[in-house]
Amino acid sequence: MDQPAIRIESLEKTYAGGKQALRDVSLDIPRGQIFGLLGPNGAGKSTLINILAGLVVKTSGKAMIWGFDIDEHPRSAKRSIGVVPQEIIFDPFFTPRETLEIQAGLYGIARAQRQSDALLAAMHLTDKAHAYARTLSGGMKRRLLVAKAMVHSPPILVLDEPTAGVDVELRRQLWDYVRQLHATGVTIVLTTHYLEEAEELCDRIGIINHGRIVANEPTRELIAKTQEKSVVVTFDRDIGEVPTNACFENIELVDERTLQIMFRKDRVNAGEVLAALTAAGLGIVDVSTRDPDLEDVFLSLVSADTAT
Ligand SMILES: Nc1ncnc2c1ncn2[C@@H]1O[C@H](COP(=O)(O)OP(=O)(O)OP(=O)(O)O)[C@@H](O)[C@H]1O
Repeated sequence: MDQPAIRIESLEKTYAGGKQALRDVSLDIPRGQIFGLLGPNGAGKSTLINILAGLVVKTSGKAMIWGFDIDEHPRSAKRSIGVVPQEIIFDPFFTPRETLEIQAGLYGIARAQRQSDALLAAMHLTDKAHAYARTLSGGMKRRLLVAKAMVHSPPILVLDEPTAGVDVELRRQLWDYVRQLHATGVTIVLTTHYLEEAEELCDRIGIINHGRIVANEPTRELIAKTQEKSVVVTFDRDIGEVPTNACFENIELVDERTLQIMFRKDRVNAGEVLAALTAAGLGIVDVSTRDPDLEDVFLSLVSADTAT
């Protein structure tokens, strides 16, 4: 079987001040996927990514990038990954084209093989090719960072919170580009706070909390794991007393004629919930159900982990 794009084994990181940012993290990211790494603020996402990028030194454990151990083959590991950092950093006195040429030079890419113009075009920056980087808008700077991460055509592109604070239009453009890259076979790893984005974009999701991996599964399976489902029911008359039943996990009045009932789909089905309402003497006129989404899964995993 193919090696995973990234393999992490028992990775630990304790910062100089004593903060333990990663605890026994083991994780495989399969090739050819869009993998989302989610977690609350301070969970350890950037630490993990910065170790892979060679920017933070791990305390112990192993990491392999495209089959190359970051300790034994650091250069090959580094060549296999492009990282778009969270912070926008580059020399404001270079133009976007110069920035890409310099980066390509650092990777020892011969002039004839450089693809600065194609990358600028892909990121819609052609007309800014010769402008000073300091004159670019925030969104353009971010696109330039993506282009910079791709100069050496790595098989893996890692984006750390690329759409934080970015407007909707630019976010859409960035994801279009990420999808295009993915379609050409590039493995994508991204961290995001936007659960909807992860749900829409990622094949697989890892959740990290307090430096520990608490989930790592295909997105659909992860979402299917949440057992709580809700049904909103409208009745033909005002509800006097809110009914009770053992199969309701929770019941709330939405308005005088509408109730929202939470139930566990591993214990009962919506039909049984409705039957319990009818038995309470209420006439049903409308019903809608809502399936759990990633936010529900995320909150339940993170709060369960915090409780232990
Ligand atoms: N250089 C550092 N020195 C000491 N502690 C650090 C350092 N960098 C990060 N930390 C701490 O390590 C923990 C993990 O931080 P990290 O930045 O990896 O989290 P994160 O999940 O990326 O959070 P965010 O989403 O807010 O960026 C935090 O408690 C943070 O304060």
